[in-house]
Amino acid sequence: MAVRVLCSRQALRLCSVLASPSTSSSSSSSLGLQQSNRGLRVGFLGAPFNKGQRRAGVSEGPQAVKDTGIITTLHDLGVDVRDYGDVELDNNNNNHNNNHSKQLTDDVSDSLYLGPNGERHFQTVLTYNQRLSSKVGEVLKDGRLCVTVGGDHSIAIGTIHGHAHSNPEHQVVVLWVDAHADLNTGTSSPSGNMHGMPAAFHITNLSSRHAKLQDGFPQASLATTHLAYIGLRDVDKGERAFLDQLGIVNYGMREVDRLGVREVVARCLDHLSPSNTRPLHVSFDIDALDPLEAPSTGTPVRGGLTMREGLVVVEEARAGGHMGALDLVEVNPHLGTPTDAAYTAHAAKEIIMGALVGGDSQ
Ligand SMILES: NC(=[NH2+])NCCC[C@H](N)C(=O)O
Ligand SMILES: [Mn+2]
Ligand SMILES: [Mn+2]
Repeated sequence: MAVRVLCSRQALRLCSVLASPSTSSSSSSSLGLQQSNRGLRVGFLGAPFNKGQRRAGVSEGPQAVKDTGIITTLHDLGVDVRDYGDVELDNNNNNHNNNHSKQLTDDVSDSLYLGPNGERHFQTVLTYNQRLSSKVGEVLKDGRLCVTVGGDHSIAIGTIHGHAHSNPEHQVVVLWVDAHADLNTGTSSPSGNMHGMPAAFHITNLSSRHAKLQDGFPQASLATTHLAYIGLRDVDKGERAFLDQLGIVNYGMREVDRLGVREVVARCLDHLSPSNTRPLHVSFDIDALDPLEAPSTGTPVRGGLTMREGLVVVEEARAGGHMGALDLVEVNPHLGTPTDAAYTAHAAKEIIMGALVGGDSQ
């Protein structure tokens, strides 16, 4: 059984941030990698959105991750990568109201519209995600694997919707890597924060419990067998009831300890796509990693995945050969020290690199 080694990483962290170059240049040893990555086409999308939770700074996540030099690194490895820029918050959408909602003054001094079941920034979150969904569809239509960097996890309402609905002839399946299940409805949520709800919007059996936009967005696309979790360790009561009642496959940290992460991913992938033909969406919340690996995030929970375990998850998901989209969310560079922020952004870079080019990239 794997022994969890997470001690004295503080010192290592500083060294590794200082030592890692912000861009990598081609060297002769990378020529083989350039060959093997040729043909991989990637679209990079920023989703600087923070209305799914209450802590300022998570909208700086996409820039912090880009500042690691990830796009240059991918390019140098032979990946055909295109930067599609950010999907910005459209301020006009902030001022919409609906009949059910109650206007309050928000803690960040913009308007807060509660959804019918107390969902904070209900209208803003859903209208933003509707635009994000179309943008994800555009990237996929260009024949590129869509990498969306958040932003808070409510952006998975749009990314999964965009992926699922641009692939109507194939069933998209979702691997959710997170300390949290993000499976609340407005009614079950203890916080009203919509970053704790995105998965529930996509499950057909739960979607009737969710309020929608007037045009029906977001339309759910996943049966309960089309979603699986790795890394859970902070699950709300209502979420646990949904997981149990609906039989959604979920591997918490206890199972990772008991079975080993490799076995856990293999089981998830086999469950989601038994004949390995379905397009895979990986939604990776950086808080799946232990806070020692990724301290700058809004809802850290101790006892998480090591970097190596996180990499095994995405490397194995990549090895299946059908990953169509990846989300990397909840990097908040305003939290912790500047060193914490840089360390967390580099953790995000490594996870994205692992998902795109596997283990031989560094
Ligand atoms: N994407 C996240 N970090 N989600 C944290 C969710 C926390 C809690 N379960 C809630 O519903 O508020
Ligand atoms: Mn989380
Ligand atoms: Mn999450």
